[in-house]
Amino acid sequence: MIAGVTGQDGAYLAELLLDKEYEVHGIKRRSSFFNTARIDHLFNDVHETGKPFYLHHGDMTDSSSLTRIIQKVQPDEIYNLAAQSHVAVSFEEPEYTANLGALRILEAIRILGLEKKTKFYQASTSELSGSSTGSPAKGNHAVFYPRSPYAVAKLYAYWITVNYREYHLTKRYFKMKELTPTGDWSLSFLYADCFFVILF
Ligand SMILES: Nc1nc2c(ncn2[C@@H]2O[C@H](COP(=O)(O)OP(=O)(O)O[C@H]3O[C@H](CO)[C@@H](O)[C@H](O)[C@@H]3O)[C@@H](O)[C@H]2O)c(=O)[nH]1
Repeated sequence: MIAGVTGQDGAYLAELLLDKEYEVHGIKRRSSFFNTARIDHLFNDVHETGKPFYLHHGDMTDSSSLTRIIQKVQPDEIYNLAAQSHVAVSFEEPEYTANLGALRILEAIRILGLEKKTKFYQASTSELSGSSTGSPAKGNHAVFYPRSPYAVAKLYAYWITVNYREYHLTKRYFKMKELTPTGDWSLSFLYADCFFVILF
């Protein structure tokens, strides 16, 4: 299952997982205009090749919709890439950007008793470092210094995932690692491979 499947990295990930013969379920927000340009070709594939790609209407601000979809799909893996990911916009819409989507998914997994079945991947960002000179990729939490509402939101998602892993769920079944991109977006199609490898 992919939250944020209509975004850049979510679409790449859907493609990768379908190539690996996964059944892929994406969560997308209801919109009165078309917002599936990045994944339309996957739907075409479904009709041509029968690849199992399904979309569900759900919003990261709506716990009940997330819980309902997760209960129905019973996913083996959930990748949370949903975010208001634009740093400048996050200063204009800080509350919307703060979205507690990661927490809502983690709560759904816990409430539905899926801790031992469902692996969870939380997409992170190099923005966690902010004005720090260090890098969280080296495993040093002390270098986190978010400098935008977007980075603060992602830092909350990071820590709530760490906390759920350590206090609610068993380490054996619940994995979390952060992927810190280099900032070279031309390589973004490779990120999906990293997400996949991280869960295994
Ligand atoms: N269903 C749902 N989707 C949402 C919501 N809020 C945002 N989204 C979706 O989340 C997706 C985010 O996609 P992008 O803005 O294109 O981000 P990205 O480039 O794919 O980056 C994502 O992954 C990076 C790591 O690889 C992250 O660094 C980045 O923050 C983001 O999570 C968009 O399709 C957006 O519509 C919500 O409440 N509900």
